[in-house]
Amino acid sequence: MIVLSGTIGAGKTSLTKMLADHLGSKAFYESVSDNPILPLFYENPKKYGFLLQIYFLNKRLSQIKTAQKTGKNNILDRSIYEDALLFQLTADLNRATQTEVDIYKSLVDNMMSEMDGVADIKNPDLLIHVRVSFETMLSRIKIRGRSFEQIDENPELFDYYQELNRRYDAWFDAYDRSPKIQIDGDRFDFVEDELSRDKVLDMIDTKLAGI
Ligand SMILES: Nc1ncnc2c1ncn2[C@@H]1O[C@H](COP(=O)(O)OP(=O)(O)OP(=O)(O)O)[C@@H](O)[C@H]1O
Repeated sequence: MIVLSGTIGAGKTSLTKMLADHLGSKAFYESVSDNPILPLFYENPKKYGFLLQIYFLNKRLSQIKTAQKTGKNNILDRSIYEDALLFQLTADLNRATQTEVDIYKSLVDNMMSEMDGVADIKNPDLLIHVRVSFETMLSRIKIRGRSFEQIDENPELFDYYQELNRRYDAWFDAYDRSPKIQIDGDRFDFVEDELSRDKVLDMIDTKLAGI
């Protein structure tokens, strides 16, 4: 199993599709349009932050199980381990309590840990992190136009987005659950530019061959 990581609008969903086509494996997407909690969370993070994390945790765990059961190189468009980064930031901005975050983190650890003697099946074989600058992040969010993500409609989001993007570097450096690779999403525009796409797929192929 391969999982993508990266900030909002980094291009995880697009790369997931490209890679699944390239490897002939199945793609598993985070549902955004049919997520009933996400718009509520953006409107009132204090009230819906914890519920949103439980919603994602449940969805992602189901996807991990199906992905692992149905093929080798199946791909998830977001790693389960990033959710704690987003939730911690929500708490640091006083939109959730540290107690909620601590309980959530201990629940994830408990759910993801395997029992003694059982092979480690929930962790990916490879994590691919798409790193983009804050400017790229903002322009992608704007172009994509999901109303609840727009800064014009909710100016508080500027600080949330800026800090989220900043924290990703340390998150990626500390990530140690599997082999990992970082793609420079500013340099390689794999959605618009075919050469960049081939280069990125090549980098991933090489990394996979070495695992
Ligand atoms: N754990 C979380 N806590 C809060 N919001 C989250 C969490 N996970 C995802 N989201 C929100 O869900 C939406 C979709 O997230 P995600 O970044 O995975 O996809 P995306 O924005 O389509 O990115 P990409 O362009 O890289 O595919 C975003 O609004 C994001 O903020």
